[in-house]
Amino acid sequence: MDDFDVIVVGAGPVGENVADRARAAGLSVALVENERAGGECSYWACMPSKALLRPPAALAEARAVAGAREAAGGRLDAGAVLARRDSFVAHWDDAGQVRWVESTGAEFLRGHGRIDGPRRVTVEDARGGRRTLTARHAVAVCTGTRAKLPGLPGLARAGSGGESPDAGVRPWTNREGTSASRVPDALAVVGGGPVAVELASAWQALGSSVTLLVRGTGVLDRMEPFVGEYVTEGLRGAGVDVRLGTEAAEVARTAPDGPVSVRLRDGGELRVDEILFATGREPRTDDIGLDTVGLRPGDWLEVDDSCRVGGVRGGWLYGVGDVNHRALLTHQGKYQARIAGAAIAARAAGVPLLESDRWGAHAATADHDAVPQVVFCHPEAASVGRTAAQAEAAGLRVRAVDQDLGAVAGASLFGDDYRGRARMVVDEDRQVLVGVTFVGPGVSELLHAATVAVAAEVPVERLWHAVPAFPTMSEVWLKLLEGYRG
Ligand SMILES: Cc1cc2nc3c(=O)[nH]c(=O)nc-3n(C[C@H](O)[C@H](O)[C@H](O)COP(=O)(O)OP(=O)(O)OC[C@H]3O[C@@H](n4cnc5c(N)ncnc54)[C@H](O)[C@@H]3O)c2cc1C
Ligand SMILES: NC(=O)c1ccc[n+]([C@@H]2O[C@H](COP(=O)([O-])OP(=O)(O)OC[C@H]3O[C@@H](n4cnc5c(N)ncnc54)[C@H](O)[C@@H]3O)[C@@H](O)[C@H]2O)c1
Repeated sequence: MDDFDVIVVGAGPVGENVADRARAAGLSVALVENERAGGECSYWACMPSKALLRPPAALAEARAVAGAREAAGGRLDAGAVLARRDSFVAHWDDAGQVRWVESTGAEFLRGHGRIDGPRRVTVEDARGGRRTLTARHAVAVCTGTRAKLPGLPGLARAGSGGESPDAGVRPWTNREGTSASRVPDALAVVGGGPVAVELASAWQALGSSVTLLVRGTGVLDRMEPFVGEYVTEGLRGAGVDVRLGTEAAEVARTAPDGPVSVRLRDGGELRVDEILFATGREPRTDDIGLDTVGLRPGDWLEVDDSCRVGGVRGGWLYGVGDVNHRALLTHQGKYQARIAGAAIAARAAGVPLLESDRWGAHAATADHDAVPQVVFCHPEAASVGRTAAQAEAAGLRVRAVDQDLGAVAGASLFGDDYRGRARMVVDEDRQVLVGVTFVGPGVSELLHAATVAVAAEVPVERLWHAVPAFPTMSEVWLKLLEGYRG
């Protein structure tokens, strides 16, 4: 059968969830994947990076507690960490995920999906076999992103990259940075975003001497400014050579097994075994047939709040997850998948969409107002919603309240000499929180309470009645609220 209600191209976490939601609504679904079901997230991004980062965090947490510290003096066992990582990526075998997809009743097709005019998708398998599918209701593009390499002299595929890096320098991207099985003695990491910070932390902990080249004035600059300061201090404390305001100007590897030399813009030079570029992402839309429906190949897909792509006659095309550039995070893409799946099902059934309801089933409103993110370095950085500066730039009248996390009993029990900070940003006109940020060891699990407060627009007066348990780190909420009330 080559006619389906819905065709999903790309079986990363987002495509899998669009397929699942459409199946749950009783629609027939084809899910097309040209590499591995589970996508970048499962094999070369979230899961392997977190598997690499958890052992050093556990060790650092133990070493921060007198009594435990004495028992935790040894070195990280890199081989065991890499082996544990391998088990978290199922040894790069997607059989389990394919079984899960099939258990939903969706048909899983292995091959490269390309749109071929309205509501039609061709699937080309590795042997060149071709199948043409038609969609009665919707095609959802969930093809994600690949690493974007800068246009530097020495990098052959300047301006793009990802799966097949340059033959000479053989730059690492997130793929090698999460899947390598050998620890390089010296590693340069270029970038100051979450990928750079997480992978610099991980490889330093595994035994590399890491140099982090950040062209801006700080790392993680989309979060509150104090986050970058704490994280830089943590990276330096772990031994990473963090160089701010520094850019690579040229890279070269003269002998196949020799080192990479990196010429810096300020005239300096580095010699490393490998260089990892964590310089952002580009959408995988260059070869998916966008031109056959009047869109430009290589562009991010512009979508409305139901994730429907604009400018396509008949409104049958959706762009969900990283590919729409709304929030490049797995959990947010899966949220969009739940929204898009519900919208596709409603439109297929001729049920009016709850478009006027910002917080209804068919609008991914949280993408604008309440995106949570945790960067799993040491200390951890966690935020939801807007920073104070972003809120002000959006025209809100806000007040930011800060709290030293080390002054909270739960934090001082968590680790001796605990260092961390929290900020909540209150919209003074509506008396609700529009942003919350934490930085410090172990703060990741504090974040969801903040996400509930921001997404649910809980009034500050009512938060006063949400009493945190003593002596947990969550008592930071009480301190923040006391700070706000004065
Ligand atoms: C190192 C790293 C760490 C990260 N850590 C986190 C984290 O801790 N938490 C978090 O929330 N986010 C994290 N992210 C971001 C997260 O990986 C992405 O947001 C997420 O993978 C997006 O999911 P997706 O399904 O949209 O795309 P992807 O995961 O990229 O999946 C897209 C799928 O589509 C397939 N595909 C592409 N083109 C075609 C085609 N033409 N035909 C068929 N199939 C195709 C691909 O093979 C792939 O399987 C991290 C990213 C990186 C790089
Ligand atoms: N834990 C997490 O939630 C997590 C972890 C990793 C990635 N992600 C997501 O994946 C996405 C990609 O992350 P990323 O860190 O690759 O991208 P990013 O866009 O967040 O950061 C890119 C960094 O590279 C720098 N850069 C860009 N071009 C450069 C150049 N030519 N030379 C030097 N520096 C350059 C930028 O200034 C920036 O610091 C992000 O949206 C991120 O949120 C999330």
